Amino acid sequence: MLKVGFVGWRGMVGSVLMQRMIEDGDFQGIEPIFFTTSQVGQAGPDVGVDVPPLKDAFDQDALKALDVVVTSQGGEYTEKVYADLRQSGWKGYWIDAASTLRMADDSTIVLDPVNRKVIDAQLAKGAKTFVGGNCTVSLMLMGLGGLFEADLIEWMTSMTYQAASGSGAKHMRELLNQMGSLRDSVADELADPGSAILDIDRKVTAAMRSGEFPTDNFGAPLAGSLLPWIDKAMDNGQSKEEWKGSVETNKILGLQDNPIPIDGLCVRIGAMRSHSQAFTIKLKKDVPIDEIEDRLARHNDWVKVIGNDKDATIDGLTPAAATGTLSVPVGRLRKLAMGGEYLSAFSVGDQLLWGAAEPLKRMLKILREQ
Ligand SMILES: NC(=O)C1=CN([C@@H]2O[C@H](COP(=O)(O)OP(=O)(O)OC[C@H]3O[C@@H](n4cnc5c(N)ncnc54)[C@H](OP(=O)(O)O)[C@@H]3O)[C@@H](O)[C@H]2O)C=CC1
Ligand SMILES: N[C@@H](CC(=O)OP(=O)(O)O)C(=O)O
Repeated sequence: MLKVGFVGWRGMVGSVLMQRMIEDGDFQGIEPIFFTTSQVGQAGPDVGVDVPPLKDAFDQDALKALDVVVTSQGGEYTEKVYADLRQSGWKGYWIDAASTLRMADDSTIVLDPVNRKVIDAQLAKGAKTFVGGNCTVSLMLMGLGGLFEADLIEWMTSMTYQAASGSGAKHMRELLNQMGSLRDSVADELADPGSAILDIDRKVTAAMRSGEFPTDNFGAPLAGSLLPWIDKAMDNGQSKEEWKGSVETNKILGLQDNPIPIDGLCVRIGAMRSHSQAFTIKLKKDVPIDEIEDRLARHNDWVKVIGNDKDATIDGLTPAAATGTLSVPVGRLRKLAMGGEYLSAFSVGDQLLWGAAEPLKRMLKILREQ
């Protein structure tokens, strides 16, 4: 039986991973061992099988006894533990949600509905380190996989609308507090149907700009506003989130030697946990829309093509519709005014499911099936 250590299981990504593994009976047939950086010796979670008390996530000997480590503890943890563990001669599998190891030569970015062949080839070569992709990248590939698979994309842009959860649990709470503050600042006016909307707007804007507005985590108002920068700056003017769009996509697809140009702007908006993206795609040839829809729909079991009409779009192509589901709706499919080779598309997806936990869960399953 595979001995599988879980680190980061009680965090936001880890909790979603636990929930999905319990739902699918994934704890049966493995020996799960739970680790912590702060609660050593306490009882482990109830996952339907007996588990020992929590072990110290920094205990190299305990880690060395494992066949597989699954971590969603974050990049800082990976940096502290991974290199020493490998240097000690440990040959187990490391499955990680953090970005730290993604671009390392000996690691594989996992998104098996899109790159199962790459994963299998890496396993056959003896690869031991498997990392989940950036959430916007994974969701983009789940949505547009049919076009990549048919090698139809010459270049593309992705303009993102990313949810608060991508920054972590505290940010989700802060977004809600910001929303509450805005509403509270005009409670009396809202109760009076005769009050002037421009007065309401003035008061809301003043509340948003006041020193009391809760911005400790985002550093600026998000509710009622947006933030067109995510993550650190790169030297070329891109944000790191924008940089990942190209390098990770091409690595996932195994196209590092002949990469598809992908670029865009990444923007944080006031959604809770589903990321959206608007794409402009330059196709290699003028492919009819019905063929495009067919290729997209057939690529994997989770993509859902939404007809390009208003009712279907506002019903099915929103964070409110996608959150908490594994569906990746893709819609607004139409040729742009620039010509038949220019396609627009819009996708939405839960960034904690396909964007974080699901690829790790499935990678563990692939290892078990070997
Ligand atoms: N958020 C996201 O969208 C994505 C995150 N990731 C990666 O996953 C990593 C973890 O992210 P995320 O899950 O958001 O991080 P969290 O902050 O939710 O959890 C990380 C760790 O914090 C500790 N912790 C301390 N207090 C609490 C508490 N009250 N409740 C739960 N955990 C607590 C836990 O470790 P302990 O038990 O040891 O104390 C937990 O494992 C990120 O750093 C990133 O590398 C990857 C893709 C997307
Ligand atoms: N950066 C993403 C979330 C995330 O954790 O990404 P990564 O796994 O690439 O660090 C966001 O803010 O929405």
